[in-house]
Amino acid sequence: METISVRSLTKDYGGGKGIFDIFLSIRQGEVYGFLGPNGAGKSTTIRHLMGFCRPDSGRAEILGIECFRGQKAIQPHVGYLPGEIALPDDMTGTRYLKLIGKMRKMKEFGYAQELARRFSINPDLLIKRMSKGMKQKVAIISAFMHDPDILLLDEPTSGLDPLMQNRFVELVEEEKNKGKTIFLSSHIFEEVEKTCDRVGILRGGKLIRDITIDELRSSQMTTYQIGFSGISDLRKFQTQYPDAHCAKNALQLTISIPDSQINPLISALSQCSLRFLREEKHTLEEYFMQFYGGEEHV
Ligand SMILES: Nc1ncnc2c1ncn2[C@@H]1O[C@H](COP(=O)(O)OP(=O)(O)OP(=O)(O)O)[C@@H](O)[C@H]1O
Repeated sequence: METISVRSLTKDYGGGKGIFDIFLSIRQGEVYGFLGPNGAGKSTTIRHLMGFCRPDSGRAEILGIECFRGQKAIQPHVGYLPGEIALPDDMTGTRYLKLIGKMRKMKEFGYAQELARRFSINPDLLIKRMSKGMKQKVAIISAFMHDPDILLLDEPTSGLDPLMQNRFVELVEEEKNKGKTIFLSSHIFEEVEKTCDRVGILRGGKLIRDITIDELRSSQMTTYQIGFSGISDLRKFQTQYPDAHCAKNALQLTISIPDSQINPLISALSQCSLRFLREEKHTLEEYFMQFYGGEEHV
C-alpha cells in the first residue's frame, strides 16, 4: 500500500530556489532516505508533507489525504521531527512531552519513558539547561512516543553522538519491523545505508535519483587487481576482457566491474593461473559524494 505520494510537487521560491516537479511513491513499511547537499530542498519537501506549505502546483498526499488541506486529519498518523528544533526553554523536557501528549490525547506515556531510557536522557531537566544533543533526543521522543504509522524525520541524528546514532538506527529497524513507513533526510551516508530500503537524491530542488539500496549495491563497481603467472595467462584473459588496464612491466591487470558481473569474471579467471587477486571495494559514500560536487559530476 502506498502511504506517501508526491506528484509533480513544485514550490518555486524564485531565483532557482525551491522544489521542482518532485515525484515520490513510498510504500507502507518502507524506509526512504532523502539525501542532497545543503539547500537541495529536503526540508521543503518534508514541510509540504506535513501540510505546512501550499504547493504552487502538484500534490503531496499521505494515506490518500492531500497534505495541505487535510493537515489536521493527517497529523495523528504522523510523527514529525523538524530539521530545526525550537523547544520552549522554560519547561522541563517531561512537561513539554506531556503537553504534546495532551494535545494528541495520549493517555499512555510508557513508550516515551522507554525511549528516554534508551537514549539515556533525563527529561526532567529544564530545556534551557539541555545540550543540543539532549534537545534532539527530546524531539525524537516527541516524534515517536504516540506510536504513529508514518515518521517524517528531518536530519534525525543531527547533534547525536555515535553511540546515540546507533541507538537511533536500532529504533528505526524496530519501527520498520512493526510496519511503519519512515521518511528521513540525512547527510550521514552510513546511517542511510544501514537504515534505508531506498534513497532519493535531491539536487537543486530536483529529484535526480530514486534507487533501492540493493540496486545501488549491485550497480557498485569493484576494482580487482589480478596478477597472472605467465604472459599466456594474461593474454588468454585479455581476449575476454580487452579493456582491462595493464600495469607497465608486470603481469598484472586492473579491472572494474559492477558486482552483478562477478560470475563471468570468476569463470574467466578460473581458466588462468594467478599469482594474486586483490579486491578494492568502492563504498556507497563514494557513490553519493559524486552528487555533492560541482555540476560536472551529475
Ligand atoms: N520560505 C522560504 N522562502 C524562500 N526561500 C526558501 C524558503 N524555504 C526554503 N527556501 C530556499 O529553498 C531552498 C531549499 O531549502 P531547504 O531548507 O528545503 O533545503 P535542504 O535540502 O533541507 O537543506 P539543508 O541540508 O541545508 O537542511 C534553499 O535554497 C532555501 O534557501
